[in-house]
Amino acid sequence: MSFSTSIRSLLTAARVSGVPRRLAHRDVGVLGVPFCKGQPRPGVAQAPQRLRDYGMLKKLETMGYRVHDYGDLQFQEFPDDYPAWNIKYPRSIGASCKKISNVVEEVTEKGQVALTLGGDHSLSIGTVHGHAMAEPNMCLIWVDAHSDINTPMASPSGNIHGMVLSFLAKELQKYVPRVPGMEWVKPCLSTKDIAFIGLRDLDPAERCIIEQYNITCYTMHEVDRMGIHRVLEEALHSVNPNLDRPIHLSYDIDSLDPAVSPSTGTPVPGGLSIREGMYIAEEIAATGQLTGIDLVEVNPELGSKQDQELTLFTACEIIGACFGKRRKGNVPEDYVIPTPAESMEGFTSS
Ligand SMILES: NC(=[NH2+])NCCC[C@H](N)C(=O)O
Ligand SMILES: [Mn+2]
Ligand SMILES: [Mn+2]
Repeated sequence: MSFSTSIRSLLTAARVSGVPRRLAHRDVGVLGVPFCKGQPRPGVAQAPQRLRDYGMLKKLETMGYRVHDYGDLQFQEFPDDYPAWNIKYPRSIGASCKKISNVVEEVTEKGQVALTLGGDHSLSIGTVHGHAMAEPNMCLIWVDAHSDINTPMASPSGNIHGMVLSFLAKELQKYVPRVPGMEWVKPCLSTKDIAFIGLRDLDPAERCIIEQYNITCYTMHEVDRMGIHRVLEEALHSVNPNLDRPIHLSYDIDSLDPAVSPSTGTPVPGGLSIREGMYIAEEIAATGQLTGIDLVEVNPELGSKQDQELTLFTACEIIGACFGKRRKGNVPEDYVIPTPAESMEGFTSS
């Protein structure tokens, strides 16, 4: 049996057994992170509230989840947060991510699926860390136009949202200096636990790290060559061959093509279609192992009103799919096809 057949039958088994194991709890813990210091463009901090106003959490409730909204994270101010090497705002981001890590760890331990709404991608230092503290066997699927694995010394921008994985990956610590604010971070992942999907804008150090450490990576080139179906099968097989590991899905909205998610700080042409983006979410949801989700880099202040609406719409569709909404339709557990007799009850015919 080829691995592709075996993954297929595992996925089918997960589906047939009905509600995914974790999602069976039907409890979602939501954390808003109105955070923008990991990159230069203001506006991304408005996303958590805008996503709520757009109805994202209502949508999950309608789908049958109990949504526990922990509100927006409050940050400590660091007035003298000058750069360390070229790293911008290390103390602010470090302290915030420490808080985020603690919240996500707690939420995960309660058996809730942790849904973190960013904010820029630097917050994933906290979410992935917290998730790994609660679930040490976790693996990570990073859907993004960027690999966000620059080391502080190699980063061309100094923006922490492009360095997230260098702080978390054990094998990369020899390239990472002591950064003020980040002392608490325990590198909690192996490069073997990471799978990238959707990449198309990599800096030299990032490409070099991916090759040297043989990180599972499906760029848009592979999506074009293999199709999204095989990309998902292989990506899941490489980090989670028996589908028995908890999955953290870090979803950067800029993975999608700017045609469907224009309002984001670092858009890159040639991205995932909304269909590919939904397919990724549907397949990962179907494993029943999705226990932590980040939705990051929505910037509802960029572009026209129409661009902003479209980006919020796309984000809500992706999150719906992450929580089991399927394009082929869903049937509630106790659903019965209504018969005329029952539907007419209470009505009198004229
Ligand atoms: N999460 C993101 N949108 N990251 C963009 C990173 C861009 C670039 N690679 C950098 O290091 O600055
Ligand atoms: Mn990113
Ligand atoms: Mn990105």
